[in-house]
Amino acid sequence: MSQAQLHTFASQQACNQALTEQLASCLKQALATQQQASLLLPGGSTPEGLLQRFNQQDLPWSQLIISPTDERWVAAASQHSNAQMLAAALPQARIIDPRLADTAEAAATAWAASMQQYLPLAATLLGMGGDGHIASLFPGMPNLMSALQPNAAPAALVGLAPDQPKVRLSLNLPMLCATQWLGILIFGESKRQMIDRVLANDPTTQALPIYHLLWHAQLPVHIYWAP
Ligand SMILES: O=C1O[C@H](COP(=O)(O)O)[C@@H](O)[C@H](O)[C@H]1O
Repeated sequence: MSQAQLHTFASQQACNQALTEQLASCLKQALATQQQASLLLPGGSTPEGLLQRFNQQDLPWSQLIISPTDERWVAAASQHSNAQMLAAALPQARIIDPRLADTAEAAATAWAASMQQYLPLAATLLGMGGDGHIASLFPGMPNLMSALQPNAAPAALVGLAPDQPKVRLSLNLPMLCATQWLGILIFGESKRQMIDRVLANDPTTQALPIYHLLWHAQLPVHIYWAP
């Protein structure tokens, strides 16, 4: 049985506002008992409005550690970098850049080691591509099944996207799920249709990374959706 919970909104603005409040609440709750709180945020275009609102929150920014869920293997200042995008949108926050080494493999290892100190995360927010990928876990990529094993150790890996930039870094499903709150932000009708098919256990969706997230995560996935 999927534990996913669908939260639907009439507008992207209303969705972003509710999600901003939810993320801020998770962080404040974590900081009630610890010095630092950690958060994973998605890259891509969907979170743009959310990040603008989130940046306006009255939060103890110096105590927050924010990492992207995944990164593109591109030059440090590239406009395609998720870490760069988060750093530009959230200038008060400490953003982890996953590109911590000279090769993608070494960077994945170093990123995973760095993330271990922040577990459990206060919150994980994912995005989803139109092909059903989450983070940089793409349908059909060679190491996908090991990255989706729910009982594996939390880790990071080198992913392979169908489009440029092809080489990616991604956290695996157990690392994404090593969190006290798990959500995904999705806009638009075609992505909603895919979510509905996944939740209906449509056999044609069972190889998709989003299927594994919604059916195999060991905590509820909060789906925030607006047209
Ligand atoms: O490549 C990526 O795509 C997904 C979805 O992006 P969007 O532009 O459709 O919102 C994103 O969640 C992921 O972090 C990113 O690297």
